[in-house]
Amino acid sequence: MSVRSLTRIDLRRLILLFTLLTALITLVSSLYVVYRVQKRELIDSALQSNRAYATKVASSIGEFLRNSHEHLAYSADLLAGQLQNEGFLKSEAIRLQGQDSSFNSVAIFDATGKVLEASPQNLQIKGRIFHTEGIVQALHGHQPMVSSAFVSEIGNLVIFISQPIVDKGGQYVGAVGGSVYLQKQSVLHTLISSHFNDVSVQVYVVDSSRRLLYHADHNRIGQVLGPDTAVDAVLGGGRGAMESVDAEGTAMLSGYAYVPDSRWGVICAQSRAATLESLGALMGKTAMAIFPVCLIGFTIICWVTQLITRPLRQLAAAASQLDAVDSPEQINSVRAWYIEAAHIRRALSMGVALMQEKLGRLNRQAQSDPMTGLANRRAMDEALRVLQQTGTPFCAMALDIDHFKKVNDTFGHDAGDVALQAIADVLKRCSRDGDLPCRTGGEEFTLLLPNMPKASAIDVAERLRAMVENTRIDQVGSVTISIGVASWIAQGPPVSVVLKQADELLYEAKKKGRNRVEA
Ligand SMILES: Nc1nc2c(ncn2[C@@H]2O[C@H](COP(=O)(O)OP(=O)(O)OP(=O)(O)O)[C@@H](O)[C@H]2O)c(=O)[nH]1
Repeated sequence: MSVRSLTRIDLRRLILLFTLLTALITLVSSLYVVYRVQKRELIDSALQSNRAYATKVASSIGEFLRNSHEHLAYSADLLAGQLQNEGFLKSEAIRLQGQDSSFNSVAIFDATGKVLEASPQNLQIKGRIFHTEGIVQALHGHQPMVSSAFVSEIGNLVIFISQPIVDKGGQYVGAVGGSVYLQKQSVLHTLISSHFNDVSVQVYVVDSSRRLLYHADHNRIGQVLGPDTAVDAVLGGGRGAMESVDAEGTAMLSGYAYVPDSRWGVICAQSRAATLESLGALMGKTAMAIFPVCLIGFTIICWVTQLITRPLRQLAAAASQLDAVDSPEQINSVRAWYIEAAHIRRALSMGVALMQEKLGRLNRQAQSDPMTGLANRRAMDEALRVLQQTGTPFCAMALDIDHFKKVNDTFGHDAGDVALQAIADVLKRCSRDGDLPCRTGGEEFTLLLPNMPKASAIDVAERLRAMVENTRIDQVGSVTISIGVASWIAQGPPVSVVLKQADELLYEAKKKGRNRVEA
């Protein structure tokens, strides 16, 4: 941008531009900060609530498993001496399954793995020996166990919770256990889904081999999960929350908790993008709420800018025409309500006064004779022009010092100057207000007498002549003057003719012996 184009920008626009720019930057950065804070808040609160939910579910599962083992242990104690008692086995199996509906089915095995009794009866597995992984794990472990997920003999994906039956001599004689269905309605589903109802949150449970034991999408139960950073974290033990990436590569906000009794992991996760979806709408609402405030702010900025720049604009306008006659009034009428503007106004006002005073002086100097202080020829011509224009009648006197050359030659040029000044003083003293005494040449003077009849002018001329004659002049003594008097009226010839007449009459006076008046 060139300096020329910059100087065309006025202060009001400049202040407005920079203030608005600053306000805009502040507004945008504030909105950005609000956005960042809200985003962090949303993420943190999602992580925290997912962590709390995962912890709750994990603790419920742990409690369920402990209760189940307690019930099975109690049953195993009862069954230890009764494995041959078919009636007892049957009633115990029914009791166990019906007791608190923890298990979808219950089975009692002997030491060889043969099913001695099962509930419900319609399973029809009594007398069979199972080779499924989960049952084999349970029977061979000889200790309280929670199996991995496996597909049961009758095709259900299940886990098997078992307790060994040990006789009084400490001999392993069998096992009692209950299965929990993973894909069908079971106590596990009830436990997990009873705490929470947020559809945007996925809850899933994995075992130590990353197999899904629970998922809202039942078709996925039993799948072994691929890389999922939340699963990695939960199977490491403990609990926490993190921004994770699931098996599909989706960024998630996950809370997780480990179930030590079964070495399972519970994960509650929600999509990061979906969580932050509400942020856009929130920011829109914030912007809409700020808009009226911005509008008010903008109006205030415009008003204040106008208020601040008005005195400066008015002073600048006055400064651009300092030669105007009303310039001082214009400057003084500016309401400079703050200190800088007041200083500028005062400086400008003083500047104008000084300039006008200087101009006046120059003007006066240009129109006056420096030695005598009388008007010079230029001033006289101007006065004659005005008299002619206004049609004012006047008399003109042409005066000349007699034998002035001799004065100079006898007393010196300086003494001659003193004589000239003395004549000028007499002329001033004899003039009324409105008369114009002029020095029109070396030792020549003219006196203009507006609105004076010729007779009166002749009287004045006589008085003047006599006063000069009687005036004592330092070094010189006295001098005499000769005078020619002519008059002008509006209907007469041009003023130049009158001056010429006065000169001719002066010449006449000189010729007739000097020290006299001719009219
Ligand atoms: N001291 C002084 N002398 C001036 C000035 N201007 C003109 N003179 C002198 O005025 C004298 C005019 O002389 P002249 O024109 O011969 O006339 P005069 O001697 O007055 O004779 P008359 O006019 O015929 O009576 C000259 O000697 C000029 O040098 C001035 O400013 N100061």
